[in-house]
Amino acid sequence: MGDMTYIPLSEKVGFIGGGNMATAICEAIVKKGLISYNKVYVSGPHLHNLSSWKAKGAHVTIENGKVVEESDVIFLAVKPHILPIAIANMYDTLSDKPIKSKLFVSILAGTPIEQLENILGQLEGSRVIRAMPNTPMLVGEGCTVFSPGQRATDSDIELVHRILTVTGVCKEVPESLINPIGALAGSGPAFVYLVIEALADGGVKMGIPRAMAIEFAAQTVFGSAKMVKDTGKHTGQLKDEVCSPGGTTITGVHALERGGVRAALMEAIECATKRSEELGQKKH
Ligand SMILES: NC(=O)C1=CN([C@@H]2O[C@H](COP(=O)(O)OP(=O)(O)OC[C@H]3O[C@@H](n4cnc5c(N)ncnc54)[C@H](OP(=O)(O)O)[C@@H]3O)[C@@H](O)[C@H]2O)C=CC1
Ligand SMILES: O=C(O)[C@@H]1CCC=N1
Repeated sequence: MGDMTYIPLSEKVGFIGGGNMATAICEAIVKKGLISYNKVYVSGPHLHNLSSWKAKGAHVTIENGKVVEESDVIFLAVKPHILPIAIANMYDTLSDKPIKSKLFVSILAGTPIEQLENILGQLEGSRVIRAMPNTPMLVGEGCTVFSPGQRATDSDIELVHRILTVTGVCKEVPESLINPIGALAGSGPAFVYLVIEALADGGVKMGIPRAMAIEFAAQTVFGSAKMVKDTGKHTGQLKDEVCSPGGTTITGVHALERGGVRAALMEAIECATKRSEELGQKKH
């Protein structure tokens, strides 16, 4: 992807909720030249929390309906338990004038397409696509999946793919995979930051200065990920290539196995997936 820029969208893009993930999506697509902030509409309950959007030139409002009226594609980017409140505000603040049909892209963890289609059904012609992004898109290395709802058209799918593909890897998947991939890739960055931090802590314990330990832990994770992606070799083979017989690495690997690191990471994905399912069933 590099520094490539893309043909700008003719569509205006809205965000209901202007928090961490909405900011990451918007920054990512602005950086790639897909849109400029003056074609972005964003809403939230506290205008002062939208000041960074305003400073960049986006249109900000406390009325979710206004974002819907002004935008062609609207990202739903509130926390899952806030959705009913946000949608009630949307219906309350829509003006009486007829609006053309809209495409909604939900990034909410857990919330199924069927629930989204029901809740948005009062808005005639509304179409839904459910997506699961992750924050590394801020640096052009995102990982997003999406599933179209029943009423989404081919051109909706094309548009969402066009938007999300500039932010990193983007694939269409069956909805049944969204929760597991949300756990692996959506939550995954937090798991990896924790691993990087722990590696650095180990380095600091052994006398490496903190800044250097963080830099080297991050670069080691980055380089190892690139080896997996670029060589196509099995991860077990790559591991074996680092482990000299009777050497340092296998001694460290033994310590990790003793600590149950594989089981812990597998369990993290299982638990996060189950939590998504709970969020979808409104067990907040
Ligand atoms: N963060 C991540 O890495 C990822 C998050 N997601 C999903 O993205 C969604 C947002 O998460 P995230 O950005 O982290 O959360 P944030 O808390 O950072 O953002 C949520 C935003 O919603 C706003 N908000 C609250 N109430 C309303 C309302 N009634 N109407 C409109 N906006 C409202 C909040 O405004 P205020 O602060 O002023 O109350 C806040 O800016 C979640 O559903 C999450 O599951 C998906 C993938 C990854
Ligand atoms: O923690 C969460 O619920 C959200 C979804 C994926 C990443 N953050």
